Amino acid sequence: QVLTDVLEEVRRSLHQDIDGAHMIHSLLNAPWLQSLLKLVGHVNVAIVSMSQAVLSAHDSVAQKDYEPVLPALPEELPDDEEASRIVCLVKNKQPLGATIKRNELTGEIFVARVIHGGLADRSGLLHAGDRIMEVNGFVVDGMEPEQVIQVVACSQGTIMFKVVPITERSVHSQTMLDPAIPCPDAGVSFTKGDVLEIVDQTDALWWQAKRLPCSSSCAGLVPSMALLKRKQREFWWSQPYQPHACIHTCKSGFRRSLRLCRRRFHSSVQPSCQAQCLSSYCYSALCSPYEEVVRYQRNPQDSLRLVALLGASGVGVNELRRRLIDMNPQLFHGAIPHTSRSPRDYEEPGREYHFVSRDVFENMIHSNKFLEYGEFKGNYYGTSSESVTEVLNSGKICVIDIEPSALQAVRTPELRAYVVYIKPPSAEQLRQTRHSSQILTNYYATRPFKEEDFTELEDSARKLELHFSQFFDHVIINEDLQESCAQLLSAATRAQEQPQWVPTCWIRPPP
Ligand SMILES: Nc1ncnc2c1ncn2[C@@H]1O[C@H](COP(=O)(O)OP(=O)(O)OP(=O)(O)O)[C@@H](O)[C@H]1O
Repeated sequence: QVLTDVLEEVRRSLHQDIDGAHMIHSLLNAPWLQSLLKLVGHVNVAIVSMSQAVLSAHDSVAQKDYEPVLPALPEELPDDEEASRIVCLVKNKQPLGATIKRNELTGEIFVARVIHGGLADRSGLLHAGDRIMEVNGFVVDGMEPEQVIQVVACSQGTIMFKVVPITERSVHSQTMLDPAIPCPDAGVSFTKGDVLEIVDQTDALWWQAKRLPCSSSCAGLVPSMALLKRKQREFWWSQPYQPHACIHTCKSGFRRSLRLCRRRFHSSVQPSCQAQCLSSYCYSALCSPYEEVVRYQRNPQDSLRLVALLGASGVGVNELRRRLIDMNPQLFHGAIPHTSRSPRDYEEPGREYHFVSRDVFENMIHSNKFLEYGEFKGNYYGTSSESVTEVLNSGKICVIDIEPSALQAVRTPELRAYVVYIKPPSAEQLRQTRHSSQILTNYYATRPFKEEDFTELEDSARKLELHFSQFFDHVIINEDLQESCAQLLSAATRAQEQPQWVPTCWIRPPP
């Protein structure tokens, strides 16, 4: 009687063109529902679809007085009969939002996980660990999980599951040992530097996450930290042993001005071979495949953030830094480096350099005072973190150029570096814009760019991006100098004024 009345109400909704009425009408007329209602016993029926039609049907029907007429429960239920539940989901063109697996020992098909925000999750009716007995009337016993998925994928409108609900819902119930993605369709594609909102970490190998910014309420699968570390280890061990990997890196290097020790007033120095070794740096960077981040808005009373420029040698890092400081010396300043060499006639201590003895410099090295340091023609040169803080404490934005090896040293709670990557423009634009520019050579002289300079620059830029793009807060394509300078100015000020993603440990130091 209830069904007849509901059907009648929905039929009337059809004429009023109420959204979803057609769907509800066909749903209620479905043969499986008719046969199901005959079976109503120790079975729960859940219909998941909120539409105006069903609501209005509900409202009208609810006003009538019904006595539920349920068939009497059988006198004796067989002992081995497990309490099953019928779950009906209305697909609405969305995927199910759950992955299905087979227990290799028992052969049972079960829900491996429920995707956060997906159809199954929102229904609240399917849970990880629920054993699936039937899908749309097909007994799944003996079927491959792929075949079950096929049945689900092919079903139009409504999917009916007969499940044995999991009794003890443990957080480990979803844990699989198979590192292959359980459902490729549910994977979230992301790349280094993307921000993911992790919404579920119960599975040891596959977390659920949304890539930000995200408009969908539905999460997807991403490899867990443990799985990524495992893959990294496997990759690491699969690489041929390279005892002299750092020699190669030092030769090619990234920045000519660093290889040359320092240039004009502000440049940094050649980092030591050990510090510059890309492979050793990569290893430490790779130790943590994910970095926990928070949105950080600098308080006006907090010190200013360091702006660290990174780019392949010759791309224009020094040029941009110099122009930025020259344009606005009240706001921007470079850090004064230290050196162990004696001052020249025109140099004043603390203006071009902080002049210190070799012993003092070595002491500073051992006390980890330098962001970068190196030796050139028997003299040490280095940029200390203190000289950066000095500028920041004076109320100016400190702008320095760094090698990748200094990334870790500047990404600290004290300096909170905002890393700007200076990227070369397209091959054609690079050659066109630099046709009358001078490059600084390894012999500290300048000459016009040659083709080999361009190819080396492009190669270095590719390597930098490949290994370190996750640390770039902002990227400037240095095509037109003036335009790049304007972009740098706005990025450097934005870093101080607008909220940015920063490592959580900068804000909340680990306990
Ligand atoms: N957008 C540009 N258009 C034309 N010339 C440019 C542009 N950017 C930089 N240059 C010129 O390219 C040359 C190299 O730039 P710069 O010295 O800043 O390189 P760098 O990245 O600091 O590398 P290095 O550390 O090896 O000196 C300079 O002569 C500079 O004026």
